[in-house]
Amino acid sequence: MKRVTTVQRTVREPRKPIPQKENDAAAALPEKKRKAEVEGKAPDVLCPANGHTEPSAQQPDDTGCWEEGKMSSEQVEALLNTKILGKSKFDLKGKNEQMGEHIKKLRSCIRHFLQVEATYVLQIEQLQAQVKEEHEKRETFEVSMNEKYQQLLADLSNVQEQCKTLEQSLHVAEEEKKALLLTHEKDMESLEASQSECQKLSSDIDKLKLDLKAVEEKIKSLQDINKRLSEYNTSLQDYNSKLQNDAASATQENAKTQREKMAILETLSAMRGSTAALQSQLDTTKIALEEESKQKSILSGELERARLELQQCSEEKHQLETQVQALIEENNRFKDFTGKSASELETVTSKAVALEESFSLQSEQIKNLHHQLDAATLKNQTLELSMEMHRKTESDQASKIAELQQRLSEAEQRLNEAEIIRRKLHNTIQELKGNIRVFCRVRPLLVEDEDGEQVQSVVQYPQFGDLVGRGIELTQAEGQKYAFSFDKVFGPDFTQANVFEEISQLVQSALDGYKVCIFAYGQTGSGKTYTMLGRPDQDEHKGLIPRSLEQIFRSSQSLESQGWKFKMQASMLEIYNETIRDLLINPKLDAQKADVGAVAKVHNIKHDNMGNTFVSDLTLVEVTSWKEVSALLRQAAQSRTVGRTNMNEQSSRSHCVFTLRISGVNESTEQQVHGILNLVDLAGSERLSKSGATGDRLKETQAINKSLACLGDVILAIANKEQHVPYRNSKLTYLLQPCLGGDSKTLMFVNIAPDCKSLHESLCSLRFAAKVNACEIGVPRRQTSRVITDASSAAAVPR
Ligand SMILES: Nc1ncnc2c1ncn2[C@@H]1O[C@H](COP(=O)(O)OP(=O)(O)OP(=O)(O)O)[C@@H](O)[C@H]1O
Repeated sequence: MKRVTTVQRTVREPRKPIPQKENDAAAALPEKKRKAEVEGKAPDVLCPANGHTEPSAQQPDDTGCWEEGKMSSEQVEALLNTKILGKSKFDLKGKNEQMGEHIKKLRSCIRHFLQVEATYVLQIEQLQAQVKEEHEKRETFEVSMNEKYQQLLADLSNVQEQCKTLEQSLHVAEEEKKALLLTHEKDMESLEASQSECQKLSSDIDKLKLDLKAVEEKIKSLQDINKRLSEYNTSLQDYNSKLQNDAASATQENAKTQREKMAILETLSAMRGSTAALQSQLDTTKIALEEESKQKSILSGELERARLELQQCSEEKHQLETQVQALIEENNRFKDFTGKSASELETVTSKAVALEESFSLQSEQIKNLHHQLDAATLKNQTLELSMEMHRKTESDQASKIAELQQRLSEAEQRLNEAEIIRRKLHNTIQELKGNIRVFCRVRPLLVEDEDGEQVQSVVQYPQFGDLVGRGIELTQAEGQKYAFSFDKVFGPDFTQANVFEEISQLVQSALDGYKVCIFAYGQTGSGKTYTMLGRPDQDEHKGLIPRSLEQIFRSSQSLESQGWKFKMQASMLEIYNETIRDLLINPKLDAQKADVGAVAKVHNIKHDNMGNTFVSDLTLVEVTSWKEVSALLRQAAQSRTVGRTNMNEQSSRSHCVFTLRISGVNESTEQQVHGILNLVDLAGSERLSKSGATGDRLKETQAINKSLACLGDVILAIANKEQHVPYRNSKLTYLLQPCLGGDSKTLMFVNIAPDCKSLHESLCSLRFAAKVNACEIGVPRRQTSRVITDASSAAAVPR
C-alpha cells in the first residue's frame, strides 16, 4: 500500500499549474453566463453592450418615450402588445391619439434598437478582436498543451510501467489478500466459533457465577464447619498428641516394666531355683531332724530308762546306804557287844564292799547316761536352731516371692493397661484415617527372573526425606520414572517377621471386636501367597496367616486371666470362575458325592444389617489352637489340589479367602465382642496378551480379570464417593463388600516383582494400589454388646 501511494505521487508530480491568466480568460465568459443563469436572468439583449447587464428601473419620461438606450424587453413586449382601444367603437379620435402616442413610442423603440444594434456591432468587433486574441492565446496554449501532452505521454509510459509493477505488486498483494481473506475467513469462523463459545462460556459463566454464589455460601458454611472442625481437629490433635505422649510414656513404661518384669522373672526363677534347693535342703534337714528326733526320742527313752535305772540305783544305793548304815550301826552294836562272830562280820563287810562296787558302777553308768543326755540335748538344740533358721529363711523367701509376685502382677497390670492404651491409640489413628491402608511389598529378584541373563531391579526407594520407608520408584529403560507412596513400603530385605510386626496391631483388633480384612494383590509370581501364607512349617518363612493366628490364640489365652472366653470358627473358600468352593468340606465325602453324581452345593453370599457376611452351606470349624488351624490349612491345600487337577492347573487361578470369626465373652464385665479376620490371597492379575491363554485358561483368566476389574470399579466408585457402588458385579466384591465400603479395618498388600519384564504389570498394580489408597471407607466400628443375663433370651443386645 505504501508503494502505491509513492507511485501516485510520482504520477502527479510532472503536472504543471495552468497559468493564472489563461485560466482567468477561459473562465471569464462561462463564469458570466453561469452567474446570470444562477441569478435566473437571461442576458438583456435590449440593453446596450456597455457592460451593464442589470435591467433598467427607469420609467418612460413625460413624453411617453424612454430614454435612449434604456429600454427593457418587457417594455418592448408591452409596447408591441399594446392595443388601441377608444372609449367606444366609434371613438376614432381617441384611437387616433392613442395611435400617435403608440407610434411615438415605437419610433423611440426603433431608435433604441438601432442604438443597441450599433452597440452590438461594436461589441462583435471587440469580441472578434478578443476571439482572435483568444485564438492566439489558444494556439500558444495548445503548443504548451502539446508539450505538456508529450510530457504527459512520457509520464504516462512511466506511469504505465509503474502501473505494471503496481499491477504485479497488486497481483501479489491480491494473492496475499486472498490468502489473508482465507485466513480472515478462517479467523472469522474461529471468531464465530469463539464467539459462540464465548456466548456459551458467558452463559456458563453466568451459571458458574450462580454456582459460585451457591458455592461461596456453601464455602462460608463449610468454612464455619471447617473452623469448627479445625477446632475439633486441634482438640483431637491435642488429644492425639496427649495420647501419643501417653503412648510414648506408656511404651517407655511398658519397656521399663518389661525390663523389670524380665529382671523380676529372672530373680524369681533364680529364687525359685534357690527355693527349690532350700526346699530340698529343708526336706533333707527335715528327714535328718526326724531321724534326730527319733534318735532323741530313743535317747529320751534311754534317758528315761537310765533315769529310772538311776532312780532305782539311787533307791538301791539309798537302801544299801541305809543297809550299810544299819550294818554299821549293827557293827557298832556288835563291837559294843564284842560277842559277835568274825565270819558274820566278814560276810557283812564283803556284802558292803560289793554293794559299794555296784554303787560306784551304777554311778559311773549314770554319769555316762548324763553325758549322753547332755550331748543329745545339745544336738537337739542345734537342730532346733537350724530348723528355726530354715523356717526363717523359708518365710523370708516366701515373703520375697509374694512381694515379687505382687510386683509381677502389678507389672502385668501396667502392661495390660499400656497394651489397652496402645490398642486404643491404634484404633483412634485408624478411625481418624478412615481409609483403606496400603502396604507395598517388593519381593527379591529370583533365579526364575533371570531367564539366562543377569537382570537388574527396576525398583528404587527414596533414601531421605518424608518418603523414606513409604516411597517407591519404578524406572523404565528409557529413564522415565514413576513414583508412588503408600502407608509402608517393604523392600526385598524385609523378613516375614518384619512385615508381621507392622500388622500385628491390626490383627489384634479382630480380638477387640473389629472386622479386619487383609488382602494381597499383584501379578502372578509377585509374592502374594508368600506374604499371606508363606511356608507355615518354617519359622523364618511363616506368612501372615500363621503368624496372625498364633498371635490371636496367644492373646486370647492371656485374656482369659481377665475373665475373657473366646470361641473361634474358621472357614476357607475359593472363588474360581465366579463359583464359590468350600475348601474345608471333607474331601472324601466330596469325592464320594462326585462319584454318585450329586450336584455340587451352590454357595450364596448374604449380608446382615450389622455388616456381617454369611456364605450359605459353608463349613465352619471351631478351632482352639494354631495346630488345629494348621491342619485345616493343610486340608484346604489338599482340597485346592483336588480342584487343581479337576479344574485349574495352578492354585493362583482362584481367589482364596480364609475367615476367622471370633466371639468373646467376659463373664466378669458381661461384655461380648464379635470380631472377624479375613485373610485373602487374590488370584494373580495379568494381561491376556501376556499370558497367551487359550481354552479353559482363557476362560479362567477372563474370570479373574473380570473380578479384578470389578474390584477396580468398586474402588473407583468409593474413591469418587459415587451413590451407587457396583459390589454385586462379582462374587469377590460382593463377598468383600463390608471390608471395602463398610466399617472394617482394611489393609491391602500390593506385591511387586522387581524385574524389568514385570515393569508394566508392576506399574498397573501400583496405579491400582494408589487408587485404593485414596479410598475413604467408613469409620471402623467395634462390634461389642452386653450379655443378657435373662435365661430366656440368648441373643445379645448391641450397645
Ligand atoms: N519376600 C520374598 N522373599 C523370598 N522369596 C519370595 C518372596 N516373595 C515371593 N517369594 C518367592 O517368589 C515365588 C513366587 O511367590 P508366590 O507364589 O507367593 O507368588 P504369588 O503372587 O502368590 O503367585 P500366584 O499369583 O501365581 O499365586 C515363590 O517361590 C516365593 O517363595
